[in-house]
Amino acid sequence: ATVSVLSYPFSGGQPRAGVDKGPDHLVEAGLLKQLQSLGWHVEYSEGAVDQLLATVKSDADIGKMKQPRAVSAVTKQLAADVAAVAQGGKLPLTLGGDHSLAVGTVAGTKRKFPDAALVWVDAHADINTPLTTDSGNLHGCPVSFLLGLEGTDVAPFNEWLKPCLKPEDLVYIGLRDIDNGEKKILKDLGVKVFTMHDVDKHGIGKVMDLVLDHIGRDRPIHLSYDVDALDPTITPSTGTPVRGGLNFREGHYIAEAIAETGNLVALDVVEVNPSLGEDAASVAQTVAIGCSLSRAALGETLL
Ligand SMILES: N/C(=N\O)NCCC[NH3+]
Ligand SMILES: [Mn+2]
Ligand SMILES: [Mn+2]
Ligand SMILES: [Mn+2]
Repeated sequence: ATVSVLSYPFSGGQPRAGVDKGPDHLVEAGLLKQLQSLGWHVEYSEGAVDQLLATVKSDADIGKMKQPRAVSAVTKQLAADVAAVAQGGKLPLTLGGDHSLAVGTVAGTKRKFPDAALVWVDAHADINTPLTTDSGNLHGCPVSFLLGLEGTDVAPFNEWLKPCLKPEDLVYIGLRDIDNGEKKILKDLGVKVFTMHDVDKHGIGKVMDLVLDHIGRDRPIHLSYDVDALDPTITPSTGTPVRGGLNFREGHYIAEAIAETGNLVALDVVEVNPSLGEDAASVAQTVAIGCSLSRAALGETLL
């Protein structure tokens, strides 16, 4: 089986420099060889992010949205890349870069697997709309665009992006920093959410049983993994750290449980920012976990 690693060094969904360096650090840490050691045939490509950004002459805010044209251009291309990989019977592993990339990865997956479930592992819901966002940072909005919520039918996104996700397709794990507007959206849509409270209450084993009960055990799964889902003591080098996150094993158990289904069709590993973190050890630790989470999702087992 082939995994096609798509490096997307993109930071336009948020303001902190460095997250675009995430992919190179993951690759330099040996990710490709590690996946080969698991038995995967590994393809690697680099998204032409610089060239795509060069086509964006100016990028004034649209409403509150920041860098909308950059995010749209990059995610449009990423959607095509992911769809092409999936159509080829391969598994796309998209390395970020910030989480706005998921507009592209999930749209791409849905072109091949319209019934795919989306498992969103994150401290954040990333379901703000252009109307509810405070910051205008689009890495806080990808899920609303995929759902086609009010305010997301805007240029330039509406020139290429079609709503492709249904609320019942979506399940969250690890949430602990949800904006008020997002809480209302989640409630109104009845989205299935396992917050850190639920992880504490049930334990991660039971949570994953409940996740798979919800989405079903015989449908394609797109796993979108924001490394800030883990506690900042575990993955410090990330742009929006939030205390009280998943521990090392909980984070990996999620990936292992999804790998075990045999239904994984796409994986995103995002928000590794090597420019953040108090020292080199913090960066190396965060990058190493980006690699180990990838391996776990792609079938690495402890025994
Ligand atoms: N890491 C982030 N999303 O996953 N930051 C943006 C969301 C803040 N409400
Ligand atoms: Mn995120
Ligand atoms: Mn996050
Ligand atoms: Mn917040």
